[in-house]
Amino acid sequence: MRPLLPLRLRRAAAGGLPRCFGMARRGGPAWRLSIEGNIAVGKSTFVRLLGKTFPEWQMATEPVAKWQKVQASSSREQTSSSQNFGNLLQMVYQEPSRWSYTFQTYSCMSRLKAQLEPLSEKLLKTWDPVQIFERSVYSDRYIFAKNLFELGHLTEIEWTIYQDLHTFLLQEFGDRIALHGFLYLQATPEKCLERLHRRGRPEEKAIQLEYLEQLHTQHENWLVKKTTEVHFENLRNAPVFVLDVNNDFEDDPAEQEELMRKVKAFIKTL
Ligand SMILES: Nc1ncnc2c1ncn2[C@@H]1O[C@H](COP(=O)(O)OP(=O)(O)OP(=O)(O)O)[C@@H](O)[C@H]1O
Ligand SMILES: Nc1nc(=O)c2ncn([C@H]3C[C@H](O)[C@@H](CO)O3)c2[nH]1
Repeated sequence: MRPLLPLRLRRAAAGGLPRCFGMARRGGPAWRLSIEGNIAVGKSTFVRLLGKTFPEWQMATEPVAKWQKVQASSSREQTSSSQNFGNLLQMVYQEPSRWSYTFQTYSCMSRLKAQLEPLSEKLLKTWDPVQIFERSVYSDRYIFAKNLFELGHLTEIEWTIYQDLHTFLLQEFGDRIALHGFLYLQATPEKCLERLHRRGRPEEKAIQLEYLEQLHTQHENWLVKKTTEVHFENLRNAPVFVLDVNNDFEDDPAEQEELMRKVKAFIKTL
């Protein structure tokens, strides 16, 4: 693991003034935050709310549609009708032991690409730019892949190769994919199951409460209790802000305002 400068100094070295100097600035390195949380806890809904409240921020949503319709990369020569290789999300839920390694490799790659996206023109003109990611290369490993290994859906050799690849890629990309903090949307597994049923995504029909309980425990161990062994120094020190989203905020402007106020206050502490 390469030694990393503390985040504030890295931002300063990259050309932006760290917040501790108390000055807002245009362009420069953005604050980069990931929204984490259980399946159907409300991350996409929350990201939409952030987008409405802070239209100048840049949002990277989880590329679920890409997982539902895997296609060859567009950088290769394209025919007019891109070939669809199948619904990997459905495949991993139907046959987890067969498809977990494939899924985690693909999801990790898509998250890596998202975290490498350059700042948009709009963000470059913004004072104190903020980039929001829906999940991250870290939840890929420390929530999903870890859980699938513990369930026996990833074999020892698959888990070893996945971790080796993950560590290698993250070290190679270094600061380009670094995050400054995490917003953990927390709700009970029962609440998530209720929302999952209400949303009715066909691939998720067979998900049981037990799976959401396992993922809840993985989130708590990584982000709250900090008992999950992580392999990146900057991740160990990254601030985590926990937001209780058990309440229905979708139709409650006062609750929405309070949540947005808390996010802003958290960013001020970074
Ligand atoms: N605070 C909330 N109160 C009530 N319903 C909510 C709340 N947040 C989200 N929902 C509803 O719950 C369902 C799941 O929300 P959403 O799709 O945002 O979850 P998600 O965390 O992004 O899911 P995934 O983990 O699959 O990406 C949606 O039907 C949404 O309308
Ligand atoms: N196996 C597995 N690994 C992941 O890294 C991962 N990330 C998300 N998901 C599932 C949860 C929702 O059903 C759906 C949308 O979040 O995709 C994952 N499944």
